[in-house]
Amino acid sequence: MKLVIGSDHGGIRLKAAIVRHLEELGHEVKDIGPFENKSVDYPSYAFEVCRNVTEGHADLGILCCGTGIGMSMAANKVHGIRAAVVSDCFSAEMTRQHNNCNVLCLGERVVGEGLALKIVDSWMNAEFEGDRHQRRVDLITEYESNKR
Ligand SMILES: O=C(CO)[C@H](O)[C@H](O)[C@H](O)COP(=O)(O)O
Repeated sequence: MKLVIGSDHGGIRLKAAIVRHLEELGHEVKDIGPFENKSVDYPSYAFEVCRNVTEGHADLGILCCGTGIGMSMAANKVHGIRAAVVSDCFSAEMTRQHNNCNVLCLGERVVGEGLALKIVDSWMNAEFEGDRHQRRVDLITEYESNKR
């Protein structure tokens, strides 16, 4: 699978661990930075990761910051993005199966590396179930389109 990943300074170590993990599993990962540990503003990285997903350069995106919250707020402003901040494996699975989440947001100050990698695996191994969930996702897309 092709993935794109970004962070701010609060998520940079978790980002590196996720990149290593995904590459070991054979996935193609585009890391958009940052690459040095100085304070940066998370929305810029969120928007670039989301652009890569909506333009089809990546199948899925991952964003890491201190809590995952700022990243998810910014990502969900991008047309076509369904981002979710997740701290457990069950929600990670559900957000793919029911919400067709295309950007996963994680908080390095919230979850340890071991759990974060399990969350990533749960999220990536789950598949959207469609059916009644498609109808609900379509309602979100329709609302988003009318606001344009
Ligand atoms: O946006 C966030 C919170 O919703 C992220 O956790 C940021 O990483 C955090 O706000 C950064 O905080 P810092 O004090 O500038 O390190």
